Formats: sequence, structure tokens, C-alpha cells
Amino acid sequence: MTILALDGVTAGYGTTTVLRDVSLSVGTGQIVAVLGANGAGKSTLLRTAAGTVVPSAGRVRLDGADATRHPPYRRARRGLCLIPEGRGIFRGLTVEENLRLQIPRGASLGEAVERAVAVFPALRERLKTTAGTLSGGQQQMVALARACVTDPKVLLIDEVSMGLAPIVVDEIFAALRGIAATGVAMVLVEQYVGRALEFADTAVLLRKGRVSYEGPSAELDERVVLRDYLGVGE
Ligand SMILES: Nc1ncnc2c1ncn2[C@@H]1O[C@H](COP(=O)(O)OP(=O)(O)OP(=O)(O)O)[C@@H](O)[C@H]1O
Repeated sequence: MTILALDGVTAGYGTTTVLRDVSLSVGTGQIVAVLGANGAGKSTLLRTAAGTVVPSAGRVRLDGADATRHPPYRRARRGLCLIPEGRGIFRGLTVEENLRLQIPRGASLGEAVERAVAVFPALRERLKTTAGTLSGGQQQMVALARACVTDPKVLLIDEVSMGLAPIVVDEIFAALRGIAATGVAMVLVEQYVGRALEFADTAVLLRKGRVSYEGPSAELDERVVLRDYLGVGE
């Protein structure tokens, strides 16, 4: 079942158009990787899905309903969660306080903590630690754990591996796979093409704001992606 779809979206900032006629869809438990060179519009695509950028043409559908004009908070309520580049956690608060701020109505802190540490066991010992003092990888785990607490239907994840050691990235991707296995859909913007292709079911390649490929990631080769679709090295 399709959870999130962009249909022919054109969007940008002021008079600058960044995305042109972009379509993408992601279903329950499915992982879509969005790849593209710097400035191709990957973050803008996630922001358009999340509602912080409003398209000038095209539609955004969330969980079967038209959400094109819905503000970000309404989309969040319908199960959409954006994890921005830079993680978007409260660095001055403890891990537990970060989780507390995400608790949905009717849920308890205990439930939220259990849900978070089930995905990231390493956080259990660090619940009282100030988030800003954690390693980069642990901060990323807090960001993802906060998202899990909201019981999302679709996660939009921007450059989850940014600045992290490969071994930490492995751990985070393994956790993401576990989250997807529970039926959560994911749209992942990733700089490591090889890793993204391995991880995702589908790849969407963006070149100068247009989709240059959409299809099974298994059919793509990292070198071909970089050369033919993204124009890296031209
Ligand atoms: N808030 C903004 N206001 C104006 N222009 C912006 C804004 N954010 C991004 N842009 C411009 O939109 C274009 C696409 O940026 P975007 O961040 O979506 O690309 P990206 O593919 O995510 O790139 P990167 O890998 O560098 O993050 C760029 O030319 C960028 O300068």
C-alpha cells in the first residue's frame, strides 16, 4: 500500500525552481533511496514531502489523502516524520527528555523509552546523559529513536551517515532495516551511493531537480549511477 506519493511536483524557494515534475512513491515497509549530486534537490524533495516547502505544481499524497496544502504538523499527525540533516535533536536536553518531547497523546514516558531502547539498546545506559555530549553516532540514534516514539508510518531521513564512522553507519542501517521490517516506509537521502543501493528496494536518481531514473536499486551499479545518472566526474 502506498503511504507517501509525490505526483509531478515542481517546487523551490521564492523564484528559484529546484524540483521539476518529480514523482515518487513509497509503500508500507518499503525503502526508497534518493540519490543525486550536491544541489540536485534531494533535501528539497524531503522538505516538500514534509510540508516545509510547498509545491507550485503537482500533489503530495499521504496515507491515501491529498496533503499538498497540509502544514507539517498535520502531516506529522498522519504518521510522517522528517529527520533532517544535522539530526534535529535538543542537544542541551538529556536523551530521556528528547524522547519525552515526542510522546504521542495517551502514551507514557515508560512506553516511549521502551520503544526507543528496543531499537537502540545502546541508549538505555544514556537516558540521563545530555544529548549534545554523546558521540555523533549516538546522537543520530537519539534522532531516530525520537522518530520511533511517534509510531511513524513513513520516515524521511536526510544524510543519516553524515560524519559517522563506517562501523557506526552499519549499526544505524541495521536498526533502520529493523524499523522497516515493522512496516515503516522510508525515503532515504544518502551520499554513499553503494551503501544506499544495497539498502534500498528502489532508487530515485535526481539530476538538476528532475528524476533521471526510478526503479529497483538492485539493477543499478554504483559506477553507472555516478557517471551516467548523476553526472559526477563529467
Ligand atoms: N532555504 C533555501 N533557500 C533558497 N535556496 C535553497 C534553500 N535550500 C536549498 N536551496 C537551493 O536549492 C538547491 C537544491 O538544494 P538541496 O539542498 O535540495 O539539494 P541537495 O541535493 O540536498 O544537495 P546537498 O547534497 O548539497 O545537500 C540548491 O541550489 C540550493 O542552493
